[in-house]
Formats: sequence, structure tokens, C-alpha cells
Amino acid sequence: MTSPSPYASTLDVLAGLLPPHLLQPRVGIVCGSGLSTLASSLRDVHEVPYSALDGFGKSTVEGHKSALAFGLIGPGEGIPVVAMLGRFHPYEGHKLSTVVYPIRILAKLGVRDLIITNASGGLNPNLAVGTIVVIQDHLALPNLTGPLNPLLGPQTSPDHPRFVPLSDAYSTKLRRLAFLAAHDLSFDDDALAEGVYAWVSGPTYETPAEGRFLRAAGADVVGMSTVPEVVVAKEEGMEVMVLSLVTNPVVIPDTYRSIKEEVKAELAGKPVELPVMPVVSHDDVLAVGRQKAEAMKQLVARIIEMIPHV
Ligand SMILES: O=P(O)(O)O[C@H]1O[C@H](CO)[C@@H](O)[C@H]1O
Ligand SMILES: Nc1nc2[nH]cnc2c(=O)[nH]1
Repeated sequence: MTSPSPYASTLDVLAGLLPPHLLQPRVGIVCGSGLSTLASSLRDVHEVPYSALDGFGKSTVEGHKSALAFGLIGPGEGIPVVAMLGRFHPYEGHKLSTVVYPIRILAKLGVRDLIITNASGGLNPNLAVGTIVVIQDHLALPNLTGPLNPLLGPQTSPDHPRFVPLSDAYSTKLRRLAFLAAHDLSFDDDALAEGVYAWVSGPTYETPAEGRFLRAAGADVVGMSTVPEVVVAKEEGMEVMVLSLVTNPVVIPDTYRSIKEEVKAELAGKPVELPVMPVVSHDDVLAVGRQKAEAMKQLVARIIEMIPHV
């Protein structure tokens, strides 16, 4: 007798709660901090709280709900979509297997294209707060050197490769659609940019030196999520796109001033104003999410309508 799949009870609960036309979503959305309103473009919505689903944790971060929203996007019959209203981060104390469990469930439900969103700090000084960055690659320090690669351990399935290539992690098909969708929606040229996401474990925000280090290493934005989801989605064979909303600057020119020089100037009788280091808060992050919610929502909905659904 074969042992039951660890996902079977979660899938059974969903099958018992959802109408058949929503049970096989074609596209998945992961809503980042403050971005749960992305799902408001869905119609015929059925929400299932994470608490009803074995294997799901509870998202403890403000700006993250804890539910799956199933619904339809687009004209006619509509495209069946599932949105994760809230994600899990390792810094909340969740095991990596919990962080990526919803992605595995999305794959088992039939999701083939995954649109992941997040809030991030800007490392590239050309990226203004409010820019949506279409991620083209990532730099994952916890993956490279530490125990935070979600694929560590026995091979998850004989159908999955043991060694997952990530050189094509970010779907060129979906990234192309993002820019076409922004054009369709008459977004300003600088509303959408491209860049590299650095994943850090958090929950501390970066020191100025860490920000400069990540920038020098080639990253444009930094955040505390997403990469484990991308890695598992790739292992599951999905096409993946990440839209990262820049909510705050991390590398700020001219704020890294030398106190030694300030004191020398003071002793020389020059008027001195001590630098005030700007600090970021999660409230700032959520506020930018609210400001940009409508644009993000329109963009995601338009991309989904443009995906060839055969
Ligand atoms: O990546 P998401 O979940 O959007 O959230 C980002 O915002 C939070 C910090 O303000 C961190 O969790 C960071 O990763
Ligand atoms: N690590 C990190 N994550 C973020 N999420 C939103 N802003 C930031 C930031 O500045 N740093």
C-alpha cells in the first residue's frame, strides 16, 4: 500500500469547499506586505482561511491576511486564479517547509504561472520609492551559504530534479507580458523597472554598510521573502514572475557622514548640524503598499489576461 500524499488532506478540504470551476486555478498570485488588495480584481470569490488547511501556518505580519482567495479574472468565463492573501517568512519562526507549503499546494491544484509580489527596500539609487521592479534574477545569501535552502533534504519527489537550475528562474514570457501590460495601461516609463532581488533573512532592516554591500554585489532591491517560493515553484515546474514594490530607500547617499569630521569642524568653530540617520518602519512599507495597490492590482490583472491560456 502506498502512503497517502502529505498534501492529500489539504487538497480534500479544498475540494469540499470550492465549486468545481474554481478548484483548478491556472494562475497563482502571492500578495506581499500590504498588497492583499491585489485579489480585489477577482470575481466570484471564495476565501478559505489558512486555519482551515492542514500544513498552513498563520501569517503573523501586519499587512498579511491568512487566507487563500479563489476567483476569476478577465472577460467571458474568466481565468481561474488563486491568490495567497499573506505569506510566511522564516523570521516569523516558520519552518522553511511551512513557508513553501502553499506553493506546493498551488502546484498540486494545477497552477502553471505564478505571480509573486513583495515589498522591498531600494538599493539602486535610480529606483524611486513606488517603482515596481520586475525581478530578473536574485541573490540569496541564506541559500548560498546557510541552512535556508528550501530544497535541502531528501528529494521531494522522484518527478522533481535533484539539482534545480535557477539560471532561468524568472520567466522571460511573463516578464515580457509585464512590460506589455504596463504599456497597455499607459503607465509612465519609469513606473516599471527591472532588477535583481537580494534575499536576506530579516527581521532587521539593513545597516547602511549592509545596504552598500548588497548593492556592490549586484542587487537592486532587498527583502525578506520570495526566494524560497521561487525556488520551490521552479522545482514544481511553474513559470514564475516577481513584482517587487520599492517601499523605502536603503542606500541613501550623503547620510553616511563621518562624526570625526563633524567634531573637527565643531572644534574649528564651524556651525555643525549632526546628521540624522533616516530609519524605516513597517508602517512606511505598508503606506507605500496602500498608495500603489491600485496600480499593482491593474498590472497583475492585465498580465493574467494576457497570458496565453491554452
Ligand atoms: O516580502 P514581503 O512579505 O512583501 O514583506 C517585506 O516587508 C516586510 C518588512 O517591512 C518584510 O517581511 C519584507 O520581506
Ligand atoms: N530587508 C528589507 N526588506 C524590506 N521590505 C521592505 N523594505 C525593506 C528593506 O528596506 N529591507
